[in-house]
This record gives sequence, C-alpha cells and structure tokens, in this order.
Amino acid sequence: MNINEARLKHIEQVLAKRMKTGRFQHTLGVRNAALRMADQFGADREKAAMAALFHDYAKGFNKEELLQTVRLYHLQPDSLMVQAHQLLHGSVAAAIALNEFGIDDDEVLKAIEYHTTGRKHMGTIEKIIYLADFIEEGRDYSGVAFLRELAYRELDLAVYQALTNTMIYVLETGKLLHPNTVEARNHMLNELGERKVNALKKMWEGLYGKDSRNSTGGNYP
Ligand SMILES: Nc1ncnc2c1ncn2[C@@H]1O[C@H](COP(=O)(O)OP(=O)(O)O)[C@@H](O)[C@H]1O
Repeated sequence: MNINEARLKHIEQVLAKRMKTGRFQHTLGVRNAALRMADQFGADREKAAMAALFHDYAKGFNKEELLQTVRLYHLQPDSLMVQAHQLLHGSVAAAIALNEFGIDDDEVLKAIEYHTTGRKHMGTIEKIIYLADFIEEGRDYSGVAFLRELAYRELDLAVYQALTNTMIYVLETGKLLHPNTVEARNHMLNELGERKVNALKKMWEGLYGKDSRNSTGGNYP
C-alpha cells in the first residue's frame, strides 16, 4: 500500500473520532516526535506517521475486547501477554490496522505491534515509535528532558536507555517483565558496546541520580 498525505489525513480523522481525547492527544504527540526523528535519521516519514497514529488504538480495549480481536484475527500471543493482557494492545492494534484499514506495510505493522515491549533486531521505524512513545511532548517525568534530547541525536543509545528504564519500572512495580524487552536491551547493549553504554550511564546518573529512572511517564488519561 502506498502511504501518502491524503491517506494519513483520512486515518487521522477516523481515529480522532474513535479514540478518547487524551489518548488521541498523546497519539499526535507521538506522531510529531516520530516525524522529527524520521527527518533526523533518514527514515520514511509516512511510515513513521502511520505507525504512530495506530500504536495505541487498542489501548482502551478491555481484556475481553482484546481477546476477541486475538481470536478474530487468529493472533498467537504468548502466555505472558495473555496473562498481562495490557501487553496485547500493540498486536491487536497492528491486526486492526492490517485487516480493517488495509495497512500492509511490514515495518509499520511491526512498529505498532512491538511499541510496548520492543524486541531484538528492531528496525528504524520500530525504534522511532518505541522512543516517540516515551518522549513525546506530553510526557512529563524525571529524566524525560535528557531522554528527549538524546532521542533526537543518538537513536540507539536513547532506545537502550528507554528499554532499561522500562525494565526497572516494571521490576519495581512487581509486575511480570516481558522477555522481549530483556532481549531487546541485551541486543542493543551488544550493538552499542559497553564503553558507550557506560558513558551514558554515568551521564544519566550524574543528572538524575540512581533512583530516578523508574517512570515510563504514563501521564495521559
Ligand atoms: N516489557 C514489559 N513487560 C511487562 N509489562 C510491561 C512492559 N512494558 C510495559 N509494561 C506494562 O504495560 C503497560 C503499558 O505499557 P505502555 O503502552 O508502554 O504504557 P504507556 O504508553 O501508557 O506508558 C505499562 O504501564 C507497564 O505496566
């Protein structure tokens, strides 16, 4: 499918009517951040915008609605996702984008599907959406300014830091941690090398201390 401006505008208008106001505002924030990163890192603007628009489409679904869509589109979530059912909202949104809106671009669908957990070997659009969700202008938590600045300069380092923050947050809240995030973080660490990552860690701790990494900033309704 060719993603163009008109198609994006149409989808934006449809989603604006279907999503709660606060969540749609967040969606537009993610779209804006994703576009800026796409420009910065030479990624496809239309793909970034389309993935951003759909990423939280199913965030407001309850467990039954999520599982219904899983059954309808024959998705095969792992058992942890079924147990921690909020983790299904990315896969469900991707299935709806494909089956109900005809979005068949694999990079876009993967970015929607994996925006909460991340995964090993993320592509550029996936990284951009994962990060844009963290640093869009509506987010407000300790450390967001640094992560925001990093995101527009050093995509991989920022993704690594966001994955690490998520792991700390999930562990500290006593929830189940999805292994995709662990694999993604370890993969990024190997790609970047410990020297770069340690320099980042020192910089981060110098600015925010050791205890300030524990928020994903879920501050919209
Ligand atoms: N890797 C993970 N493993 C388990 N749970 C997670 C993971 N990442 C996020 N979560 C949980 O899923 C919820 C939804 O994640 P996400 O969509 O990123 O939240 P938001 O965008 O609202 O901050 C988070 O509040 C968190 O409790």
